[in-house]
Amino acid sequence: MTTRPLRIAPSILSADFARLGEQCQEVIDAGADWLHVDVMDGHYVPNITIGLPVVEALRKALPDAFLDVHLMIDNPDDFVGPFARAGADLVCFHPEASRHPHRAVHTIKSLGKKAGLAINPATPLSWIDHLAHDLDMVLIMSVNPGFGGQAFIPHTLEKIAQLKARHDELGVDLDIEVDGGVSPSNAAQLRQAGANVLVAGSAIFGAPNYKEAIDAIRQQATL
Ligand SMILES: O=C(CO)[C@H](O)[C@H](O)COP(=O)(O)O
Ligand SMILES: [Fe+2]
Repeated sequence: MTTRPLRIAPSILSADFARLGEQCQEVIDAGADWLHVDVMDGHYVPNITIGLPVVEALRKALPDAFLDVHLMIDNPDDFVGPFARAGADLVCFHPEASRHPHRAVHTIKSLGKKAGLAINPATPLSWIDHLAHDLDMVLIMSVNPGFGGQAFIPHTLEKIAQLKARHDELGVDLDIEVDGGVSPSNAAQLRQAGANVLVAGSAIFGAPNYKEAIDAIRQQATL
């Protein structure tokens, strides 16, 4: 259980890329709190999506939107700075893909942006311990990264609860984001376990009415 504010973050990976700006505006108008931007390089994950020019374009088109940039790339150390400068509000990377996670986190913070670490289903939570005091957010992947529309992996629910307990032990109060297979059917359990930022791609962009989809997740996750 968390007292941090609930944020619904549509993953634009499931948007129509041919009209990305409009789609972002549509989910913001429908009540989205953040926009979740999935950057994939074809190396760290077996898929290629979008990069710096798209983040720059979204920043220009949507000056008030909160851009939550999820880097699924090898060698994030070389790219956290460029993505922060391109207009990300939060830059999140996978620590096992980084040579120097501490340095990368501090690069993000030195540019005035929020920093997050992303933890895959098989990655131990201990990766977080020595950086917890420097972070703003931890992302728990509830699918293996690489694609939208995958099934939620049930054991990740317990991992969220373990992460929340660890944060309490360490005396930190961070956003906990969950990403992958999130829908109205698991939103209540996720919030109960300790997540407060819910990413949803297919459950929002695949729905006929974005406002109804966002409202349904919000309603389930409101404790
Ligand atoms: O990081 C991701 C995949 O690696 C996406 O953010 C995630 O899959 C969202 O899509 P969906 O809600 O459809 O599962
Ligand atoms: Fe993501």
